[in-house]
Amino acid sequence: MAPATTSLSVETSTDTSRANATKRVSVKTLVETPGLTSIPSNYSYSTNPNESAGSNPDEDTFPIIDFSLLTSDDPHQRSKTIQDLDRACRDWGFFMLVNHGVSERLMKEVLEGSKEFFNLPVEEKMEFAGRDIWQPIRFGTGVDVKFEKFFFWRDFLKVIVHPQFHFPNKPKGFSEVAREYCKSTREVTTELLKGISKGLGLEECYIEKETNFDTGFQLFAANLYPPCPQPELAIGIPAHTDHSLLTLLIENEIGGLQIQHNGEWFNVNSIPNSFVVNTGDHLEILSNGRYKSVSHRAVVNNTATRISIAAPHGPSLETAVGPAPELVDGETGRPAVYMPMKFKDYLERLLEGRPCNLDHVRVPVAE
Ligand SMILES: O=C(O)CCC(=O)C(=O)O
Ligand SMILES: [Fe+2]
Repeated sequence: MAPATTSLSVETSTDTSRANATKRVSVKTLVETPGLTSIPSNYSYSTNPNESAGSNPDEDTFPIIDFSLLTSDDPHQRSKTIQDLDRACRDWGFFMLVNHGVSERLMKEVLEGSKEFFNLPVEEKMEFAGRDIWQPIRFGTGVDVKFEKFFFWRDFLKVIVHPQFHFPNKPKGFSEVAREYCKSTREVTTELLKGISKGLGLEECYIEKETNFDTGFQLFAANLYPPCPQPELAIGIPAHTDHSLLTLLIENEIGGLQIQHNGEWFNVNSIPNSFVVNTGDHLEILSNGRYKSVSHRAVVNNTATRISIAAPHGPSLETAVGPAPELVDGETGRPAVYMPMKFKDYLERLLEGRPCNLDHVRVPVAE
């Protein structure tokens, strides 16, 4: 088993790890060290080289949703796609989205812009360094140094892009591309949420209304995974679930995402120009556990730099989302599995030094 992430902070670690932590600016800087053939011990996430292995699924195993059919004028096509969407969220918590209408050019430009951002001189990126999750623009490495025991093989840029759009003003032109991209993923997500509402037997705008999605919290999270000399021992991002409703992910076709399904890890090889979509904690809450927030992780390789961009779309920060009453039946069926909690408070638990997950809102089951 990989060591669990604990709340041991870097500040309270040993002198050696403190020294390493202060030296640690980014994984990119580390891999630029001449002659690096092994990873520093605090990046060694696993002692078991098979830990990050995943199965390669059969070609037709993963659910594929054709967005153009979801928005089709043909009611038959639309209702069939809504059923497929419901099944994908229920069985996998994950699907590939094709024919979504976001241009290939825009997807390429936003990946290119992210690459150029990570290629900026380290002093320029450090201008955005910070640990506060509410900092609108944040560059960093690992997951969050405050709570990590082991360092993760990734650098990140996390930006709050909705309800207010923030963005770094460099590299030139990146902000404009990102603005267009974030608007597009929001439009696609809005349509998906309509389809998901219908699939759950709710009125089409139920999720949008209940989550106050028009003022929803949206992030632009770019991840950089440089080549790693010992990829089987390190991890890009360990197993986690996303907090939001839906996350739309793109990558530069290198591969590294794994998702958990029936207790097994599967490698996800995304279809070019598609979105990889996964359900987050707040869809699990809203659907009263009918959909599961799927556990996933990012593994690394020793040959190519991988870049992924995750776009998590969440409820409004001031909104407490609970299970839809239509999906709760206390007497004969499924009682409420989760209690409502304001999305802001849910995320704030990260700041308190505790990993934030569904356990905080689970209704205790009487013995
Ligand atoms: O890079 C990936 O494939 C996964 C990224 C991810 O899970 C995240 O940013 O939450
Ligand atoms: Fe994630």
